[in-house]
Amino acid sequence: MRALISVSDKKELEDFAKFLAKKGYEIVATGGTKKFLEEREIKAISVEEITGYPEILNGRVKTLHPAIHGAILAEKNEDLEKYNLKGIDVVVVNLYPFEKNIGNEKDMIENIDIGGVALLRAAAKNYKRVLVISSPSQYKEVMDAMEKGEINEELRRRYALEAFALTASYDTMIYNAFWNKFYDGMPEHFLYYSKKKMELRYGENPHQRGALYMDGNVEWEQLHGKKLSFNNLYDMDAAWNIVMEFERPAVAIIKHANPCGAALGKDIKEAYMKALEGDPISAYGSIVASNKRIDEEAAKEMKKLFIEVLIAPDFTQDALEILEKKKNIRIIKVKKWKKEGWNLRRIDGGLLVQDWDTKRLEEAKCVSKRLPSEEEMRDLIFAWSVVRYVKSNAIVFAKNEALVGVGAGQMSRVDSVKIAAMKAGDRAKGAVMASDAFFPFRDAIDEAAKVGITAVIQPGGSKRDREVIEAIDENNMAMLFTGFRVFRH
Ligand SMILES: NC(=O)c1ncn([C@@H]2O[C@H](COP(=O)(O)O)[C@@H](O)[C@H]2O)c1NC=O
Repeated sequence: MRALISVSDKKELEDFAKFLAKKGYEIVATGGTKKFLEEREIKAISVEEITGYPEILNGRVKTLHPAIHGAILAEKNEDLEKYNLKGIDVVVVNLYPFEKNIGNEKDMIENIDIGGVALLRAAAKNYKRVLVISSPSQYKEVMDAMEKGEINEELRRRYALEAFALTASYDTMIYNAFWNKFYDGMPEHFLYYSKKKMELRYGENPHQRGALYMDGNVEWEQLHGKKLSFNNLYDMDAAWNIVMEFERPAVAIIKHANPCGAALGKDIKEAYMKALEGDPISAYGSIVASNKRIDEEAAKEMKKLFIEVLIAPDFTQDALEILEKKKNIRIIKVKKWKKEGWNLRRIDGGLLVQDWDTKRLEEAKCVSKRLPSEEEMRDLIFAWSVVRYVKSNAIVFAKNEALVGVGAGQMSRVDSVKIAAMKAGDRAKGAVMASDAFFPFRDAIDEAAKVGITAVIQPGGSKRDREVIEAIDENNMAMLFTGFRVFRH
């Protein structure tokens, strides 16, 4: 029995190679791997001893030889005999660390693995006979299976698929790195790699299958509670994105991907109480996010509400003890959250690909006769930071850095204003209003004035801006134009 080992990442190799040797495998290794093994007193023969040809071009060609690939790809003993080859039964390969060398063109080129990819693909193709091991994380399972004599076709096939997934992700990384280095526009080919994090009980509805795939930019850990659902995960994303808008303690409460509450406070307890007041009825069964560690005081309040998911960067031990008494709450601790790559939306037959919307308000133009007061200004900025997370047509009313009314996902903007007004009730008096896009008519302003809104923030840019500004001035309101819209469909 022969095992070919050619690895860049030599993590955990010593024990594994010793195990293979003990099991009677004759080890064949490429230069660096052979040296590593011999330093640890593990016998290995060089590739050159089989091919009769040295490694050349600084390692660009090591294993690319018919005597190696024939020994992997031959299906039957007769074929091996015909070409006087000794079959290779196990192939252990991991690739040049391209990901650690992105930046300098020369390093990038040198770190494109050719021979390793060919070995992986050859061994994976011939999985009926050959076992391909493409990651140190597989060593343990293989050793256990070998001990039990269970290296069967199912395991070889599963490992072959892992090898194909690795080569596919490797080429995806290479393409994207070179594209980003040399070109500015949208990539000609859209290549994306992600790995299944978990199967979900079902998708958006119980008759749809579902799973979560992740690409490495975000990491979190579930500390408590039932399995997350498809809709939980979607809402969790919206909730976390809102609180990440703020430096100061912030809490967002989400239902069906829209905030029904969001607020800033001197601490998380205060932010939570203010957010909850936004729409206490809708908050039942919500997804709650906090941008700061959740402490005992906040946890005591949160415990009173039925929360589906609570997501935060951390929790004190006391807070966890309080919250974990509730069986149904899912508690998520965020470890890493990077917005990289592209924002994707699936449509039939393709993908809509766009930048993440990272544009933030740097300056706004006052277009009304009256300037906003200091409090109005503070609330306008708060409202603008939140309205981008409400489905279009989006209107939010805010007071004292808290949402008091939201109109989401309506086909007409004035209807969104009416819904926000209905939700806010008396609290609309003295509140401000944010709109995710311009007002096509003055009707929305007239509606807002009627319920006591005193200031407005919106992109501007409508053909009828003049009429809209007239409505503002007639009602002694203040209005800021941001100059850009923040649609969310
Ligand atoms: N060119 C080749 O024939 C070739 N064969 C195997 N490799 C790679 O060489 C690495 C191991 O090299 P070494 O044993 O010399 O440290 C592995 O990551 C393997 O994927 C090769 N190098 C890259 O293309």
